[in-house]
Amino acid sequence: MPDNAAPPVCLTIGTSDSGGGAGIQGDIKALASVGCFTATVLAGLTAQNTTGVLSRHPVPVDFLRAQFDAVRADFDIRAVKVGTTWSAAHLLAIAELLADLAVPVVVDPVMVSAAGGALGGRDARAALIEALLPLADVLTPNVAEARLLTGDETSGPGELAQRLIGLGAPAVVVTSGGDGEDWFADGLTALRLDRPAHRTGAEHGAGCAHSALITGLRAHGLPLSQAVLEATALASGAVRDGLTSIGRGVHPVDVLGLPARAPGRATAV
Ligand SMILES: Nc1ncnc2c1ncn2[C@@H]1O[C@H](COP(=O)(O)OP(=O)(O)OP(=O)(O)O)[C@@H](O)[C@H]1O
Ligand SMILES: Cc1ncc(CO)c(N)n1
Repeated sequence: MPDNAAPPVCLTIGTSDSGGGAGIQGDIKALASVGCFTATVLAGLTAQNTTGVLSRHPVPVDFLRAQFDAVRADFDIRAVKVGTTWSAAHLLAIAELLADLAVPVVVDPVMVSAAGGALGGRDARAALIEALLPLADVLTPNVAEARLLTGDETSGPGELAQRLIGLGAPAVVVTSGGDGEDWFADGLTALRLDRPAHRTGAEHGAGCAHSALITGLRAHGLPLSQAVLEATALASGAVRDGLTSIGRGVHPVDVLGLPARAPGRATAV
């Protein structure tokens, strides 16, 4: 009999942020905040803090495969997030590995300038569009990433979302951070998602949290539109509650309500 209380297992494929706020580390926290257990496949590492990425190191594709095989052999994976993935070779391997895993795949195409991401070169862009998009449940670029993928330098998030549907994504959320204008499109509808724009300076990891939250909510069986609306509200709340005393740059988001968990403040059960 299925154990309905068991947390669903999600897999995140991406890159380590030594600063702990974004990347794989951010994903683990965001997924935990919606009651998911997280397995991880690292495509690379960054030496990073809240002021930026200082150095990067890719994981060999063979070792990415070894991590995936280990996790796949042991867990009942319910949803997958693909984040920062480095190169066309990494992307093609990931697409091959995910091809027969019939679960929602959330693709967050992180830019090279942020962390050594998927969109660095023409080959990587082509691999993402040709190999990974057909497997995706939803694509979650920010405006800059959407512009890079489409080659459209001028359009706003609504039009970019439609263009990405034209490139083969079944559904898209184009986010625009502090501008507060996110757009959802799925080929049938296109709608602007209403959310506040907070000015806390604590946005590090917001995009990673957003796509990980969609992944976690999909693992719980929520329909995509509902998962997107809830993830948008939760990610925005994580910026509002961000940890402004941590780091000297763009402070990290907080999805877990950490201050309330300090000894003496936690509610006993
Ligand atoms: N200033 C903000 N106020 C409220 N919500 C925000 C803000 N910035 C980000 N968010 C939340 O985070 C989500 C992702 O936003 P954003 O466009 O910043 O992602 P991103 O640029 O991909 O982030 P990252 O650089 O961390 O990858 C938004 O949908 C929103 O819910
Ligand atoms: C590893 C990593 N992935 C994604 C982002 C985007 O926030 C980041 N800063 N670092």
